[in-house]
Amino acid sequence: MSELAELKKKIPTQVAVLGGGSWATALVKILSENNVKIKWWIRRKSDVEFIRKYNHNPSYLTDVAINPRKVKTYSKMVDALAGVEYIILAVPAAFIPSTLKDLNKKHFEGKKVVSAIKGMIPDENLLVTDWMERAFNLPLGQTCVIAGPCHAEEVALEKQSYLTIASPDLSLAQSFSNLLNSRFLQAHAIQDLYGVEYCAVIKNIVAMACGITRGLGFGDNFQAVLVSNAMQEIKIFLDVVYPEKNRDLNSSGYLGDLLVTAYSQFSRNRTFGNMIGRGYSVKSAQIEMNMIAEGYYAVRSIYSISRQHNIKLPIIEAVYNIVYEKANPMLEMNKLKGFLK
Ligand SMILES: NC(=O)c1ccc[n+]([C@@H]2O[C@H](COP(=O)([O-])OP(=O)(O)OC[C@H]3O[C@@H](n4cnc5c(N)ncnc54)[C@H](O)[C@@H]3O)[C@@H](O)[C@H]2O)c1
Ligand SMILES: O=P(O)(O)OC[C@H](O)CO
Repeated sequence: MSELAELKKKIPTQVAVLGGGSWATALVKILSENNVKIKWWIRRKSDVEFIRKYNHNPSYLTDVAINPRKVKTYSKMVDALAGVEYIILAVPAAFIPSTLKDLNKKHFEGKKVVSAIKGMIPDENLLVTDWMERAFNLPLGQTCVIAGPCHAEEVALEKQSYLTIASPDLSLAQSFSNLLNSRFLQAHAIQDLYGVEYCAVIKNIVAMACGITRGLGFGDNFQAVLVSNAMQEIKIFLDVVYPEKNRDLNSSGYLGDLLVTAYSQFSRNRTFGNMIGRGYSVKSAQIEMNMIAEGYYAVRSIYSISRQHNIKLPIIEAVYNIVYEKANPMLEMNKLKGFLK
């Protein structure tokens, strides 16, 4: 290896992280412990000031220690983007257009964009990477997504976890995986960007359905059938909307993520659904959570896309009816019983 290459290898990679929620905080922990230099943009000025003073996020994963030598916090986004190699998007999808409204394509030139988001841009019904391509002319090959079963709370506790990094450019996915690998985290690279991105979006809706049934008093037997039927709905959707013959839906980036979200105590989407099942209104459940259940926005987009393609997805439809049409949750689940097998 040449001297210059050796030197380059020693210079820490610079990464901007946009977002101050649980997943952003967990990613900052993983990367900064791997000697990556983080420029962390957070929306609330008071949070930025708190982290600078106390080295902890005051609002999410408050126990995680932030290393000030590796992590600098910013409230002006363009300052956080200057000079970085990667930009990680970790803001819920619904807020992406407003969060990035002052940026233009120049801010992304020569940079790789990593979406850590598992949601859709509402109204436009677009995946985040698709939206980024249209909004900033960002080539898909410059983009990757972080997928796989990984709750931020477990990362904070250093529980063994696995991630799937997807990009049409496998070498980009591999390079980014290398930044994440650690003693408690293994990342692996694949190429099916839209496939894992759609699957991550739909599994959130399924987790809401699981929460609703739990809140209504259904048991484990019903939930197991619900989840296995949901996997078939994911397959039907992907085979029509984004077919790919080498996709392995049984792998952890797809099925694994569905299972963890459907069953974990940490799932925002499951918790949100559970409140609906117990009789909360959508508004009161959202206010009580202080976290974002992406499935709430996603179900409208996925329902709309499935109608455009003439695909019948009974579980998605039931959640859509409950959340957006004010349908009675028990009546919807009773209707669903007839479709499950
Ligand atoms: N938390 C996890 O375990 C986890 C794991 C994998 C992926 N993700 C994904 O990461 C993304 C971020 O979710 P999270 O779990 O970090 O969020 P969170 O629910 O922990 O926190 C909410 C986030 O939304 C932001 N927010 C709230 N209102 C806003 C507004 N009006 N404008 C802009 N931002 C606003 C908050 O600042 C905060 O960053 C989501 O797409 C989620 O699906 C989360
Ligand atoms: O807490 P949830 O429901 O947003 O899910 C978080 C992650 O996507 C799990 O992999």
